[in-house]
Amino acid sequence: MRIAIAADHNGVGLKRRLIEALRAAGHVVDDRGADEAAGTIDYPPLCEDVCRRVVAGTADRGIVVGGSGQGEVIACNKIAGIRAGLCPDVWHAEISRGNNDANVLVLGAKVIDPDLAEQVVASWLTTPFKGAEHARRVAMIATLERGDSLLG
Ligand SMILES: O=C(CO)[C@H](O)[C@H](O)COP(=O)(O)O
Repeated sequence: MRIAIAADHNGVGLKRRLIEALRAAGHVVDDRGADEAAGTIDYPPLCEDVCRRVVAGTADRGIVVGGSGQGEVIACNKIAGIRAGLCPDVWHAEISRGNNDANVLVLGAKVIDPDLAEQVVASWLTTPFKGAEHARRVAMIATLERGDSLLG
């Protein structure tokens, strides 16, 4: 897969490790920053950068690494067409993909062990969307994204 990845100052170390693992697994990785030497950096533009690539189709999936990841998942989900999931463990990764058809994975470097983070990424990249009733719900979320109501 073509994967766009970014991290703020809290996530640069984990991002470096994930890039190595992703490339070793055969993925094409587009590192969108930040650089380790960049110092403290605001995460919303990094989120936008990754998400725009996913929406444009120049990346198949996106990964964003923050400290907790909470702000990152909020920022990513402001971009139309993005379904971002904050996944602290493999179970959340399976739900994020299987139920939500997520196209961006968010990780919190302060709250996840790096070995587990690699497992989460591997699971998230390989778990298929289950469709069926979940496709109906994802379509409902898209309705909300367009500003339309589900309430009749
Ligand atoms: O995870 C994050 C947002 O969800 C950021 O990494 C975090 O908020 C940055 O904060 P600070 O500048 O205090 O390190």
